[in-house]
Amino acid sequence: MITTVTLNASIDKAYRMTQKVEYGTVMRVAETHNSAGGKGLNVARVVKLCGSDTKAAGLVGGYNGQYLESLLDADGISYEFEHIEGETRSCINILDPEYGSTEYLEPGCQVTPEEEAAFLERFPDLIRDSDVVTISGSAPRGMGSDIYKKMIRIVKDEGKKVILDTSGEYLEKGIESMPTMVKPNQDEIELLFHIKVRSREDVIEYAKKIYEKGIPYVVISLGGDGALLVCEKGIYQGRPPKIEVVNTVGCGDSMVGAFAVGLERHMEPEEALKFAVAVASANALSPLTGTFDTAKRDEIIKNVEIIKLSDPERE
Ligand SMILES: Nc1ncnc2c1ncn2[C@@H]1O[C@H](COP(=O)(O)OP(=O)(O)OP(=O)(O)O)[C@@H](O)[C@H]1O
Ligand SMILES: O=P(O)(O)OC[C@@]1(O)O[C@H](CO)[C@@H](O)[C@@H]1O
Repeated sequence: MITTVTLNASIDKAYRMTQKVEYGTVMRVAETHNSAGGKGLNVARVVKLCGSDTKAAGLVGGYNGQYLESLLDADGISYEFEHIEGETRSCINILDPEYGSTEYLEPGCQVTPEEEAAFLERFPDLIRDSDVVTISGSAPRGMGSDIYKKMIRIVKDEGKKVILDTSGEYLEKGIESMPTMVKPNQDEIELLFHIKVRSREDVIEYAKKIYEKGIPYVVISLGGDGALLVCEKGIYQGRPPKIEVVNTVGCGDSMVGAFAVGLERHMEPEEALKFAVAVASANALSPLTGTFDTAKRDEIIKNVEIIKLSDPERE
């Protein structure tokens, strides 16, 4: 069982435009799609598509919160949310032929210290029957920047594996509790180390710095170039074949979902990397967020290249 945690859940609205977006004009949307969003809910859909049991946890509130639960019912995903006073946010992804995807992310409502404390108190029960827990995305306003650090400590005290996918201070503090895996992208590495990444060597160097802090699996997603994995067995790159991308929103979440399944099934690191790259690339072929066609994943996986870049013990 994989529990996915989303503190800053959202009603994700995907707008498909048939014409290029022109600022300062009226734009009519050709098609809309609403989904239960916030990174962890995309992870939950991907885990389910991979054939593993999943439960979504986190915070929801207001009419949007109720709507989000009904969307999860329609997706057949079970959930146990802490209900809060504030209204669950919306995030908009505009897909147009010129620019591809442009996202507008609301910050999320205000959470009170009492609501945060109630969630943390309930958290050990929420994860009791899980093998792997994923913690994804931003946190809504009012929550302490050490919230993920505290949650990771709880998951580890329960003897479970935990993947953290977040950015900024939440990532910096979360790393201090040494999650099983982190999955920053290049931008998140730059934010974490206050540097500008100039080459693939830089990415490897900073990934190793995170690994050396005691994180067993450090995955850096590289968009169309796939992902790097630093672990005890070495440093690997997983490279997808060239594909006709439709929508890359949720690719990182798809990668997290697939790695959670890999950890649950005790896959070897190279096998998990190959699987995760294929799932994430299949998500890029779908106009929807956090979903993919399993037949396309099975086609892509045949052409995912796994390259061993080095063996950390020898460096
Ligand atoms: N253009 C692409 N072609 C093929 N695969 C892609 C492409 N973009 C993303 N992917 C797949 O998705 C994975 C994650 O992508 P990316 O690095 O964009 O994640 P991210 O930045 O964390 O995403 P998110 O926008 O969800 O935060 C890649 O490792 C790759 O497998
Ligand atoms: O504000 P966060 O939590 O960092 O990101 C939210 C979000 O952009 O992430 C997902 C794509 O990864 C979308 O479902 C959602 O709208």
